[in-house]
Formats: sequence, C-alpha cells, structure tokens
Amino acid sequence: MNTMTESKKTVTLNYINGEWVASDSEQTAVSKNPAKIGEDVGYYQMSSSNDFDQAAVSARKAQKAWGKLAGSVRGDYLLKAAAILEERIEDVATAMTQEMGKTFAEAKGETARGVAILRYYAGEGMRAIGDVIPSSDSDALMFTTRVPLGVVGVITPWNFPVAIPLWKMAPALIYGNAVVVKPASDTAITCSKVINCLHDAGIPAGVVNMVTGSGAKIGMEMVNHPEIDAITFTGSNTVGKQLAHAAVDRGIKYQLEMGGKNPVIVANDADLELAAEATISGGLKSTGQKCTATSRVIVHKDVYEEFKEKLLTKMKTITVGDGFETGTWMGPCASEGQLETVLSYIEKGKQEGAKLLYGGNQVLKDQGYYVEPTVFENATPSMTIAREEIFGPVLVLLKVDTMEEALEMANDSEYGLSASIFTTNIGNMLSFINEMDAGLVRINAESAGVELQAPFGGMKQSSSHSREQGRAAIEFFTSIKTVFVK
Ligand SMILES: NC(=O)C1=CN([C@@H]2O[C@H](COP(=O)(O)OP(=O)(O)OC[C@H]3O[C@@H](n4cnc5c(N)ncnc54)[C@H](O)[C@@H]3O)[C@@H](O)[C@H]2O)C=CC1
Ligand SMILES: O=C(O)CCC(=O)C(=O)O
Repeated sequence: MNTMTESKKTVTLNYINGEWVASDSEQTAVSKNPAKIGEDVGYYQMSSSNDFDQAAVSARKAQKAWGKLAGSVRGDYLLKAAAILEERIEDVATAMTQEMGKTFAEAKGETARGVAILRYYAGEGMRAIGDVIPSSDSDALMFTTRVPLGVVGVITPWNFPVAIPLWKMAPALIYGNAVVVKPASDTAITCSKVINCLHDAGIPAGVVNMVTGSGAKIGMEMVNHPEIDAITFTGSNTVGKQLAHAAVDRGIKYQLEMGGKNPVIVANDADLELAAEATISGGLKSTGQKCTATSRVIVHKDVYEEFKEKLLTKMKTITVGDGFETGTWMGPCASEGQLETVLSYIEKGKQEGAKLLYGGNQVLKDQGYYVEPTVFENATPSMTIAREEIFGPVLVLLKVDTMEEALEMANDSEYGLSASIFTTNIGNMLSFINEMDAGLVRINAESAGVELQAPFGGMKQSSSHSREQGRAAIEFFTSIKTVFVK
C-alpha cells in the first residue's frame, strides 16, 4: 500500500526499491485542498538525504537487469500499469482535483491521457532503435544502436500531476532506464497513486522510485548525486536554470520544460466565434495553469471590437467553483501562493495603466483560492502582464494595425513555447508557420493541448531546446552508439 494511517491521518509513503516506506526523517507535510480552506487531503514524506540516497542506489542496482530485458517485455509492464490506471481513473482523478483544484472532468481527461501515454510507450519497446549506415570498407558492417542513460532523475510540477510524470517516466523506462521521481509537493499524493499502478503491475524492485519532499533539498540532491545520470524537469525557469547549471557542472544530460507567454493572433479574416471560444479554452481551462496557456491575445484593429464583445460574452458565462461541483467550469488556483501571484499580477496590470475589462477579483474567499477569469486591454507589450508568465486565468488584449505587426509582437517575448493564429488566409498561415518562434504553432486551434505522440517543447527560454513526448523522447532518454563490425 502506498499509504499508512497514523493517528487518523492518511500518510503517503516514499517508494524505494519496490517498497512503500516512511522517511527516516520521521517528518511529514500536509497536502491541502485549494477548493476548501482547512481541508487536508493527506500527508506526504519530507524525505531526508538518506532516503534519496537509498532510492538512487536501488535504481542503479535495478537498472542493469532492466536494461537487458527485451523492449517488448518492458512494454508489457507498461501495458499492465496502463490497464490498472484505467481501472483507477476515478480514484486518481479524485486525488488530483482535491490536491490542485482542476475540475473533475479535466482530471479524468488527464488520467485517461496518462493511460494512453503508457500504451504509446509500451509500443516503443518494439520499434527500431538504429540505422544501418554503409561503411567505406565493403567488408564491414556499420550501424547505430541506442543504450539507456542509466538512472534518470525526474522532477515534476503540480499542474499536470499524472501526465507529466508519465510522459517522462514511460519513455525513460521503455528505453531501459531506471527512474527516481520527485513530484511537486502539492500533488505528491496523486503521483503516489500513479506509482502504485506501476508497483501493482509488478515492475521489478528498484526500477521505479519516488521520493517526496522539499524541491530545494531533494531536487538539488538529485542533480548532484553520483548515481543520477540525467535529469528531466518541468517547472519554473528559475529552478530549471539552477538545475541546468548543476547538471553542466557534473557533465550529465538534462532536459528542461519551463514557462511560456503564449500568444494568439486574431486576423481580420478570422472566424471570430471560433477564435473567442479557443481563447477562452486555451487561456482559462485549468485556471490558466498550463505552460501552453494563452496569455497574450493580439487582435487586428478591424475586428478588435467584435472579437472583444464575443470574448466578454463568453467569459461572463464562466462559472468558478469547486471542481467537483456539477456546472463548475473553472476551479481554484492550485494553492494560496499561486492565488497571491495571480492577484499581484492583476494589481501590477492596473498600476502600469492597463484597463481591467472584466474580472480581476478574488471570489469565494471564505471557501478557497478562487479568482475571477480576468481580461485586460489597452496594455502595451512592455507591461509586466504582457511579458511575464502569470500562470493564472488572466488574458491581455493587444490591438495591432497589420499582420506584420502582429507577428512581430507575438515574437517579442523571451519565451517560445506555443502560439496560435486564427485566420482563413493561407498567406497568413504560412507566414505564421515559418516566422513564429515557438515549438508548437497551431492554426485555428487553441494554444494549449498537447498530443502525446508528437514532439513537445519550446524555443528560446521555454526549454533546453530538447523535445519531449512522441518518438522525439528517444533522443533524450538514450545515447547513440555507432558500431563497426569487421
Ligand atoms: N512549465 C510548467 O509547466 C510549469 C511552470 N511553473 C511556473 O513556475 C511558477 C512557480 O511554480 P512552482 O511550483 O513553485 O515551480 P517550481 O519550479 O518551483 O517547481 C517545480 C518542481 O521543481 C521542484 N523544485 C523546487 N525548487 C527546486 C530546486 N531548487 N531544485 C530542484 N527542484 C526544485 C518542485 O518541488 C517541483 O517538483 C509558476 O507560477 C509557473 O509560472 C510551475 C509549474 C509548471
Ligand atoms: O497543454 C498541455 O496539454 C500540456 C501543458 C504542459 O505541458 C504544462 O503546462 O506543463
């Protein structure tokens, strides 16, 4: 079992060498429900250096045999875990909504995506891993193969507590690595339920390990530990860069997925109904807490007023509340800290002279960490709300005279994760595809929404320029060997 009961509280344990164990620190911390102030979801371990060390050493020992198994055999474990997770969708999604507030429908959707990720990577165990390359020596055979990196450290955020751990762990495992995962504390209980699916699928002891606790402590131990051969991280730019520096110092491979300030361009020939709907969905679903969330809405002057009216009409129908309640469209911010961050950006927007068009207030204060869906206009591209990642339900409207100006403004950001355009003009589409500096460019579709079988990652400050998911994951989680046989 991944939990124990201690003086009436449910305590999630660490998972080390195939066993659920308490930290030797004897310290736990509480995971809180952001929708209900005062409701504790459960407790997780505040792990010690020794706990982490045991996990890393177990992973190292287990990796040898795991890496030697046939890919199809490793895939069978992932398929079993997928079937178990599928049976437990309601339970896992319940924990997710309780811990970070996304609506229950979104939480179930994300868990189903986790099932699909496991199945997709199970199949990778039977796909080609190399090429035959003609040698200049006609008597020789030259080819490439791929080998696992060894033990991969996985550090994940709270906004996709099932999908992100799985889209990092599943490819790591299928290509023969062992993993130690440190989930975000706010969603440690949800992650432990995912790990329990792998445990119940019979994955060999030590191949998967989970250690919870302080990011600053366990995260830094991870990147500096001699048994860790690579780090994959999703989260803030500040932490990502710290990890990158430490990884470079140790000469280990690293992969970072970080922030975004994703633009949507609405051209004067756009289907405005579609554009408004997609801006709402891309910007405000999950309470705007996606790295791919729409943040800047760049609208051609000819359609600005009409688009704005459509957007406001739709925004006014958004219901904010507990993600478990029928009819709730948008849940709370994931934590008190996130709420404060979002409110401080709204305040900054007002102070810097942007016009608050709609929302901007904290609501249901006595219940949870709720904020209204919010939209600003009359903002300039240099304002803080148009430059920094807010990670909340806040949209900024920016008016432009031409499509060239729109594209220039869309590219005027340190980030380059995802971007959308709404247009019916093929020329506009092609310019956007060619000139937009973003890892994901989407035409007549919202900026969020990642497909697990396609490469995912950003340009500029949004990532370490590597790609996750799909077949692209093989590039990070393996090393190429060129073989020459004579
Ligand atoms: N790109 C994305 O998907 C995400 C972006 N963010 C951004 O980051 C902001 C802050 O959110 P946080 O949860 O505080 O993100 P964070 O970057 O602090 O946390 C992400 C993960 O890193 C761990 N961590 C924290 N400090 C660490 C350290 N010094 N060394 C190693 N690991 C460490 C955390 O425990 C968590 O597992 C958000 O407002 C948002 O702007 C946050 C989560 C996801
Ligand atoms: O848009 C999505 O589905 C994924 C977003 C994401 O990867 C993130 O917010 O970290």
